[in-house]
Amino acid sequence: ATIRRTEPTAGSGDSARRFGTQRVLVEPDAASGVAVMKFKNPPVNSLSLELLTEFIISLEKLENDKTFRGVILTSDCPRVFSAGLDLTEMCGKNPAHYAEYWKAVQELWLRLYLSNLVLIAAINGACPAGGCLISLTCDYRILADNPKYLIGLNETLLGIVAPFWFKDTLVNTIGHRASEQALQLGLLFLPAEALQVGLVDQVVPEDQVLSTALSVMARWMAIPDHARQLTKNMMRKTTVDRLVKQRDADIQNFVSFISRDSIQKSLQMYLEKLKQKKG
Ligand SMILES: CC/C=C\C/C=C\C/C=C/C=C/CC(=O)SCCNC(=O)CCNC(=O)[C@H](O)C(C)(C)COP(=O)(O)OP(=O)(O)OC[C@H]1O[C@@H](n2cnc3c(N)ncnc32)[C@H](O)[C@@H]1OP(=O)(O)O
Repeated sequence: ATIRRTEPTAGSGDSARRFGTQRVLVEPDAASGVAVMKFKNPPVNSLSLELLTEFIISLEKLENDKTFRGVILTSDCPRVFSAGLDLTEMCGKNPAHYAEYWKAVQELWLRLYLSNLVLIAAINGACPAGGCLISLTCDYRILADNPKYLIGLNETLLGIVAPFWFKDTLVNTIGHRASEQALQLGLLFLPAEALQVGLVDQVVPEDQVLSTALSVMARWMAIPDHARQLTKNMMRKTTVDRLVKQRDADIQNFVSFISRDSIQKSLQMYLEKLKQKKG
Protein backbone atom coordinates (compact mmCIF):
# COMPACT_ATOMS: atom_id res chain seq x y z
CA ALA A 1 0.00 0.00 0.00
CA THR A 2 1.33 3.46 -0.70
CA ILE A 3 0.71 6.52 1.41
CA ARG A 4 -0.86 9.14 -0.85
CA ARG A 5 -1.19 12.84 -0.10
CA THR A 6 -4.45 14.48 -1.21
CA GLU A 7 -5.14 18.16 -1.67
CA PRO A 8 -5.66 20.20 1.55
CA THR A 9 -9.32 20.69 2.41
CA ALA A 10 -10.69 24.08 1.42
CA GLY A 11 -9.65 27.00 3.62
CA SER A 12 -7.58 24.87 5.90
CA GLY A 13 -3.98 25.51 4.97
CA ASP A 14 -1.23 22.96 5.23
CA SER A 15 -2.20 21.55 8.62
CA ALA A 16 -5.15 19.70 7.09
CA ARG A 17 -3.27 18.13 4.20
CA ARG A 18 -4.97 14.78 4.04
CA PHE A 19 -2.99 11.63 3.36
CA GLY A 20 -3.69 7.94 3.60
CA THR A 21 -4.16 4.90 1.47
CA GLN A 22 -6.99 3.49 -0.58
CA ARG A 23 -8.82 2.08 2.46
CA VAL A 24 -7.63 4.32 5.28
CA LEU A 25 -8.13 8.09 5.06
CA VAL A 26 -6.06 10.26 7.38
CA GLU A 27 -7.14 13.83 8.11
CA PRO A 28 -4.31 15.34 10.15
CA ASP A 29 -4.54 18.66 11.92
CA ALA A 30 -0.95 19.55 12.76
CA ALA A 31 -2.07 22.65 14.67
CA SER A 32 -3.88 20.55 17.29
CA GLY A 33 -1.68 17.45 16.94
CA VAL A 34 -4.78 15.35 16.30
CA ALA A 35 -5.41 13.15 13.25
CA VAL A 36 -8.70 11.53 12.27
CA MET A 37 -8.27 8.08 10.71
CA LYS A 38 -11.27 6.86 8.72
CA PHE A 39 -11.82 3.29 7.58
CA LYS A 40 -12.93 3.37 3.95
CA ASN A 41 -13.51 -0.21 2.81
CA PRO A 42 -17.12 -0.22 1.60
CA PRO A 43 -19.66 -1.52 2.16
CA VAL A 44 -18.93 -2.44 5.80
CA ASN A 45 -15.23 -1.85 6.54
CA SER A 46 -14.63 -5.58 6.83
CA LEU A 47 -11.07 -5.97 8.08
CA SER A 48 -9.49 -7.47 4.98
CA LEU A 49 -5.76 -8.20 4.84
CA GLU A 50 -5.36 -5.07 2.72
CA LEU A 51 -7.23 -2.86 5.18
CA LEU A 52 -5.25 -4.28 8.13
CA THR A 53 -1.97 -3.67 6.29
CA GLU A 54 -2.91 -0.13 5.27
CA PHE A 55 -4.13 0.64 8.77
CA ILE A 56 -0.84 -0.47 10.31
CA ILE A 57 1.13 1.63 7.79
CA SER A 58 -0.96 4.75 8.46
CA LEU A 59 -0.82 4.28 12.24
CA GLU A 60 2.96 3.81 12.13
CA LYS A 61 3.32 6.98 10.03
CA LEU A 62 1.37 8.98 12.61
CA GLU A 63 3.28 7.44 15.54
CA ASN A 64 6.59 8.33 13.89
CA ASP A 65 5.50 11.92 13.28
CA LYS A 66 6.00 13.76 16.57
CA THR A 67 3.51 16.40 15.40
CA PHE A 68 0.70 14.00 16.30
CA ARG A 69 -0.21 13.01 19.85
CA GLY A 70 -3.78 11.81 19.36
CA VAL A 71 -5.77 9.84 16.78
CA ILE A 72 -9.52 9.50 16.44
CA LEU A 73 -10.63 6.26 14.74
CA THR A 74 -13.89 6.43 12.85
CA SER A 75 -15.66 5.15 9.75
CA ASP A 76 -16.13 6.69 6.33
CA CYS A 77 -18.85 4.08 5.56
CA PRO A 78 -22.37 5.02 6.58
CA ARG A 79 -24.03 3.04 9.38
CA VAL A 80 -21.05 0.77 10.03
CA PHE A 81 -17.91 1.39 12.09
CA SER A 82 -16.49 -2.00 11.04
CA ALA A 83 -18.13 -5.38 10.41
CA GLY A 84 -15.09 -7.00 12.00
CA LEU A 85 -12.71 -9.48 10.48
CA ASP A 86 -13.33 -10.17 6.82
CA LEU A 87 -15.03 -13.57 6.80
CA THR A 88 -13.86 -14.24 3.24
CA GLU A 89 -10.29 -14.20 4.59
CA MET A 90 -11.21 -16.99 6.99
CA CYS A 91 -13.07 -19.41 4.77
CA GLY A 92 -12.22 -21.25 1.62
CA LYS A 93 -8.56 -20.31 1.82
CA ASN A 94 -5.42 -22.32 2.67
CA PRO A 95 -3.49 -22.62 5.95
CA ALA A 96 -0.71 -20.31 4.72
CA HIS A 97 -3.26 -17.58 4.03
CA TYR A 98 -4.94 -18.06 7.41
CA ALA A 99 -1.53 -17.73 9.11
CA GLU A 100 -0.69 -14.55 7.19
CA TYR A 101 -4.08 -13.06 7.93
CA TRP A 102 -4.01 -13.88 11.63
CA LYS A 103 -0.50 -12.43 11.98
CA ALA A 104 -1.88 -9.15 10.59
CA VAL A 105 -4.82 -9.24 13.02
CA GLN A 106 -2.39 -9.79 15.92
CA GLU A 107 -0.14 -7.00 14.64
CA LEU A 108 -2.98 -4.49 14.48
CA TRP A 109 -4.07 -5.30 18.03
CA LEU A 110 -0.51 -5.15 19.39
CA ARG A 111 0.17 -1.78 17.75
CA LEU A 112 -3.10 -0.25 18.85
CA TYR A 113 -3.25 -1.64 22.39
CA LEU A 114 0.15 -0.28 23.41
CA SER A 115 0.18 2.80 21.17
CA ASN A 116 1.75 5.90 22.71
CA LEU A 117 -0.89 7.97 20.95
CA VAL A 118 -4.13 8.92 22.66
CA LEU A 119 -6.64 6.78 20.73
CA ILE A 120 -10.33 7.62 20.77
CA ALA A 121 -12.95 5.52 18.97
CA ALA A 122 -15.68 7.66 17.40
CA ILE A 123 -18.10 4.80 16.77
CA ASN A 124 -20.48 6.03 14.09
CA GLY A 125 -21.97 2.69 13.10
CA ALA A 126 -22.41 -0.99 13.86
CA CYS A 127 -19.42 -2.36 15.74
CA PRO A 128 -19.43 -6.17 16.04
CA ALA A 129 -16.54 -8.57 16.71
CA GLY A 130 -13.25 -7.32 15.24
CA GLY A 131 -14.71 -3.81 14.98
CA CYS A 132 -15.50 -3.94 18.69
CA LEU A 133 -11.97 -5.21 19.37
CA ILE A 134 -10.48 -2.17 17.62
CA SER A 135 -12.65 0.15 19.69
CA LEU A 136 -11.57 -1.71 22.87
CA THR A 137 -7.91 -1.00 22.12
CA CYS A 138 -8.67 2.71 22.32
CA ASP A 139 -8.38 4.82 25.45
CA TYR A 140 -11.94 6.06 25.16
CA ARG A 141 -15.06 5.04 23.22
CA ILE A 142 -17.91 7.28 22.06
CA LEU A 143 -20.92 5.57 20.44
CA ALA A 144 -23.65 7.20 18.35
CA ASP A 145 -27.07 6.87 19.98
CA ASN A 146 -28.66 4.76 17.24
CA PRO A 147 -30.37 1.45 18.14
CA LYS A 148 -29.07 -0.02 14.89
CA TYR A 149 -25.47 0.44 16.04
CA LEU A 150 -24.89 -2.68 18.07
CA ILE A 151 -21.51 -3.36 19.64
CA GLY A 152 -19.97 -6.50 21.09
CA LEU A 153 -17.81 -9.58 20.61
CA ASN A 154 -20.39 -11.82 18.95
CA GLU A 155 -18.03 -14.59 17.77
CA THR A 156 -19.99 -17.44 19.36
CA LEU A 157 -22.99 -16.50 17.18
CA LEU A 158 -20.83 -17.52 14.24
CA GLY A 159 -19.79 -20.77 15.92
CA ILE A 160 -16.27 -19.50 16.57
CA VAL A 161 -14.46 -18.40 19.69
CA ALA A 162 -12.80 -15.09 20.47
CA PRO A 163 -9.12 -15.78 21.20
CA PHE A 164 -7.72 -15.16 24.69
CA TRP A 165 -6.35 -11.71 23.82
CA PHE A 166 -9.76 -10.57 22.60
CA LYS A 167 -11.13 -11.91 25.90
CA ASP A 168 -8.41 -10.18 27.93
CA THR A 169 -9.14 -6.86 26.24
CA LEU A 170 -12.84 -7.16 27.07
CA VAL A 171 -12.16 -8.23 30.67
CA ASN A 172 -9.86 -5.22 31.09
CA THR A 173 -12.76 -3.02 29.98
CA ILE A 174 -15.97 -4.39 31.47
CA GLY A 175 -14.71 -6.90 34.07
CA HIS A 176 -14.65 -10.67 34.28
CA ARG A 177 -18.26 -11.60 35.02
CA ALA A 178 -19.73 -9.21 32.41
CA SER A 179 -17.18 -10.51 29.87
CA GLU A 180 -17.92 -14.15 30.69
CA GLN A 181 -21.59 -13.62 29.90
CA ALA A 182 -21.03 -11.32 26.91
CA LEU A 183 -18.52 -13.69 25.25
CA GLN A 184 -20.48 -16.90 25.81
CA LEU A 185 -23.74 -15.39 24.56
CA GLY A 186 -22.05 -13.38 21.79
CA LEU A 187 -23.87 -10.34 23.11
CA LEU A 188 -24.37 -7.35 20.85
CA PHE A 189 -25.26 -4.40 23.07
CA LEU A 190 -27.58 -1.50 22.27
CA PRO A 191 -25.93 1.88 22.92
CA ALA A 192 -27.64 2.35 26.31
CA GLU A 193 -26.66 -1.20 27.36
CA ALA A 194 -23.08 -0.72 26.15
CA LEU A 195 -22.85 2.44 28.25
CA GLN A 196 -24.34 0.71 31.28
CA VAL A 197 -21.90 -2.23 31.12
CA GLY A 198 -18.94 0.07 30.48
CA LEU A 199 -18.21 -1.13 26.95
CA VAL A 200 -18.40 2.48 25.80
CA ASP A 201 -17.69 5.66 27.78
CA GLN A 202 -20.24 7.96 26.20
CA VAL A 203 -23.35 7.70 24.00
CA VAL A 204 -24.15 10.90 22.10
CA PRO A 205 -26.39 11.93 19.20
CA GLU A 206 -24.97 10.71 15.89
CA ASP A 207 -24.04 14.21 14.68
CA GLN A 208 -22.05 14.90 17.87
CA VAL A 209 -19.76 11.84 17.85
CA LEU A 210 -16.78 13.53 16.19
CA SER A 211 -17.09 16.84 18.06
CA THR A 212 -17.34 14.94 21.34
CA ALA A 213 -14.25 12.92 20.40
CA LEU A 214 -12.35 16.12 19.70
CA SER A 215 -13.23 17.63 23.09
CA VAL A 216 -12.39 14.42 24.96
CA MET A 217 -9.11 14.32 23.03
CA ALA A 218 -8.25 17.82 24.27
CA ARG A 219 -8.72 16.62 27.86
CA TRP A 220 -6.42 13.60 27.38
CA MET A 221 -3.80 15.62 25.55
CA ALA A 222 -3.65 18.08 28.47
CA ILE A 223 -1.82 15.34 30.40
CA PRO A 224 1.98 15.29 29.95
CA ASP A 225 2.60 12.63 27.28
CA HIS A 226 5.39 10.78 29.04
CA ALA A 227 3.46 10.30 32.29
CA ARG A 228 0.32 9.21 30.45
CA GLN A 229 2.22 6.82 28.15
CA LEU A 230 4.07 5.17 31.07
CA THR A 231 0.77 4.77 32.91
CA LYS A 232 -0.94 3.24 29.85
CA ASN A 233 1.99 0.87 29.45
CA MET A 234 1.80 -0.10 33.14
CA MET A 235 -1.92 -0.90 32.71
CA ARG A 236 -1.63 -2.92 29.48
CA LYS A 237 1.84 -4.49 29.16
CA THR A 238 0.96 -7.73 31.04
CA THR A 239 -1.96 -8.31 28.66
CA VAL A 240 0.18 -7.59 25.61
CA ASP A 241 3.03 -9.81 26.83
CA ARG A 242 0.69 -12.78 27.09
CA LEU A 243 0.25 -12.67 23.31
CA VAL A 244 3.83 -11.63 22.49
CA LYS A 245 5.13 -14.67 24.39
CA GLN A 246 3.01 -17.06 22.35
CA ARG A 247 2.34 -15.33 19.00
CA ASP A 248 3.35 -18.31 16.82
CA ALA A 249 1.39 -20.77 18.94
CA ASP A 250 -1.62 -18.45 18.71
CA ILE A 251 -1.28 -18.39 14.91
CA GLN A 252 -1.03 -22.18 14.75
CA ASN A 253 -4.01 -22.46 17.08
CA PHE A 254 -6.04 -20.14 14.83
CA VAL A 255 -5.04 -22.00 11.65
CA SER A 256 -5.97 -25.41 13.03
CA PHE A 257 -9.22 -24.13 14.57
CA ILE A 258 -10.38 -22.17 11.51
CA SER A 259 -9.41 -25.03 9.15
CA ARG A 260 -11.77 -27.49 10.83
CA ASP A 261 -14.56 -28.63 8.48
CA SER A 262 -17.17 -27.78 11.12
CA ILE A 263 -15.83 -24.24 11.51
CA GLN A 264 -15.53 -23.72 7.76
CA LYS A 265 -19.13 -24.88 7.39
CA SER A 266 -20.46 -22.50 10.04
CA LEU A 267 -18.57 -19.55 8.56
CA GLN A 268 -19.90 -20.34 5.07
CA MET A 269 -23.44 -20.65 6.46
CA TYR A 270 -23.05 -17.37 8.34
CA LEU A 271 -21.87 -15.59 5.19
CA GLU A 272 -24.78 -17.06 3.22
CA LYS A 273 -27.19 -15.85 5.91
CA LEU A 274 -25.75 -12.35 5.63
CA LYS A 275 -26.33 -12.39 1.89
CA GLN A 276 -29.87 -13.85 2.16
CA LYS A 277 -30.78 -11.16 4.67
CA LYS A 278 -30.77 -8.67 1.82
CA GLY A 279 -32.82 -10.80 -0.54
C1 LIG B 1 -9.95 -20.90 20.79
C2 LIG B 1 -9.92 -19.82 19.75
C3 LIG B 1 -8.76 -20.06 18.88
C4 LIG B 1 -8.50 -19.28 17.82
C5 LIG B 1 -9.40 -18.21 17.33
C6 LIG B 1 -10.50 -18.85 16.55
C7 LIG B 1 -11.26 -18.23 15.72
C8 LIG B 1 -11.00 -16.88 15.32
C9 LIG B 1 -11.74 -15.88 16.07
C10 LIG B 1 -12.16 -14.95 15.34
C11 LIG B 1 -12.60 -13.66 15.74
C12 LIG B 1 -13.36 -13.14 14.80
C13 LIG B 1 -13.80 -11.79 14.94
C14 LIG B 1 -14.62 -11.32 13.78
O1 LIG B 1 -14.62 -10.16 13.54
S1 LIG B 1 -15.50 -12.48 12.80
C15 LIG B 1 -16.59 -11.37 11.88
C16 LIG B 1 -17.85 -11.13 12.68
N1 LIG B 1 -18.64 -10.07 12.08
C17 LIG B 1 -19.97 -10.08 12.14
O2 LIG B 1 -20.60 -10.96 12.70
C18 LIG B 1 -20.68 -8.94 11.46
C19 LIG B 1 -21.38 -9.45 10.22
N2 LIG B 1 -22.01 -8.36 9.51
C20 LIG B 1 -23.15 -7.77 9.94
O3 LIG B 1 -23.71 -8.05 10.97
C21 LIG B 1 -23.72 -6.71 9.04
O4 LIG B 1 -23.07 -6.80 7.79
C22 LIG B 1 -23.52 -5.27 9.57
C23 LIG B 1 -24.44 -5.03 10.77
C24 LIG B 1 -22.07 -5.03 9.94
C25 LIG B 1 -23.93 -4.28 8.45
O5 LIG B 1 -25.21 -4.63 8.00
P1 LIG B 1 -25.73 -4.07 6.59
O6 LIG B 1 -27.15 -4.55 6.43
O7 LIG B 1 -25.42 -2.62 6.48
O8 LIG B 1 -24.81 -4.78 5.51
P2 LIG B 1 -24.95 -6.30 5.00
O9 LIG B 1 -25.95 -6.34 3.88
O10 LIG B 1 -25.12 -7.23 6.14
O11 LIG B 1 -23.48 -6.56 4.42
C26 LIG B 1 -23.06 -5.90 3.22
C27 LIG B 1 -22.13 -6.85 2.51
O12 LIG B 1 -20.96 -7.07 3.34
C28 LIG B 1 -20.81 -8.46 3.61
N3 LIG B 1 -20.26 -8.58 4.97
C29 LIG B 1 -20.82 -8.14 6.10
N4 LIG B 1 -20.02 -8.41 7.16
C30 LIG B 1 -18.91 -9.04 6.63
C31 LIG B 1 -17.71 -9.56 7.22
N5 LIG B 1 -17.45 -9.48 8.52
N6 LIG B 1 -16.81 -10.13 6.39
C32 LIG B 1 -17.04 -10.21 5.06
N7 LIG B 1 -18.16 -9.73 4.43
C33 LIG B 1 -19.06 -9.15 5.26
C34 LIG B 1 -22.19 -9.04 3.47
O13 LIG B 1 -22.12 -10.43 3.21
C35 LIG B 1 -22.71 -8.24 2.29
O14 LIG B 1 -22.11 -8.77 1.14
P3 LIG B 1 -22.87 -8.69 -0.30
O15 LIG B 1 -23.04 -7.22 -0.56
O16 LIG B 1 -24.17 -9.40 -0.09
O17 LIG B 1 -21.94 -9.39 -1.24
